[in-house]
Amino acid sequence: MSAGFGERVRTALRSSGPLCVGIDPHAALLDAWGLTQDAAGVREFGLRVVAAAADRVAIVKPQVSFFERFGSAGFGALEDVLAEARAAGLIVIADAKRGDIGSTMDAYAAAWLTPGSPLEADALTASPYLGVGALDGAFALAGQHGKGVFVLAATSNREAEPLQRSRQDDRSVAAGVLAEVSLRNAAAVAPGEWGSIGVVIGATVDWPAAGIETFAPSAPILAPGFGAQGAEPADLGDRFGAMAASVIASESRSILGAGPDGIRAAIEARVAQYQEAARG
Ligand SMILES: O=c1ccn([C@@H]2O[C@H](COP(=O)(O)O)[C@@H](O)[C@H]2O)c(=O)[nH]1
Repeated sequence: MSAGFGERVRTALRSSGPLCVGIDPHAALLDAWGLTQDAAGVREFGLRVVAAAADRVAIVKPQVSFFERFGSAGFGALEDVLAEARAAGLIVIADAKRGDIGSTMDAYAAAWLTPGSPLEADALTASPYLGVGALDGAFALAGQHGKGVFVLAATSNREAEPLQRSRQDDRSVAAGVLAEVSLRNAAAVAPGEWGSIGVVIGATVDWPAAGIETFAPSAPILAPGFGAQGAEPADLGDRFGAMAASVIASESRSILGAGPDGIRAAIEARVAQYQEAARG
């Protein structure tokens, strides 16, 4: 039987390091890259980022919203980018932040996590605001197909703090999400293996303030917040401590801002900085 998503990510992090290149075709970046503000523009942008990322990193994270703004043509462009990235051997995390009641969530999961689906990715980001249990169908589908789900727990944006740090049953909401995810992973994999339900913890997050200082997952942590939002490769050890080896360090604007001619060098430089940081 092939390895589950969690174990695939673990292998990828060991061999290629933590950097995940975000594919975020912001309007300003399309202009800077000399591309058009339409579906053809985001398609070309995405394909160029995939070409630059392939063989330099193991994981990419397309931000769905920037494709969605061009409607069905934008989704068509995203389909091409997802297919190209997966064909290049990259692990593709679709950052769509889906979340709904169980049956509706199942349909979102089917769209992103079913082999052969037009929008097939390797993993999907999901919001637990309707309850972690509402995501159970998505977890089950992901497990069935060797895919993953990343559940938002402590996100990188400041606006999330009042909600995610609020307390119930003597723990923060973020800690509750992490605990529910950990229970499900522990039930799904053998001891020592990484589960396929990852979590999102921003690299900007103060763990004690978020009430998550005792969290020790056996699953990948998707960590946006490196680069443009302020965290640096050298901060990885301090911010994630014993969990540093579980971190997928996501960066978008800090790399994409190098432009089409500079992106390869920017990725290589950043990969080297993460290697340097890991050596201490
Ligand atoms: O907590 C979160 C969850 C997701 N994101 C997304 O990651 C990228 C960050 O882009 P940068 O340019 O590297 O800041 C973007 O797609 C966000 O929607 C996040 O920032 N924080």
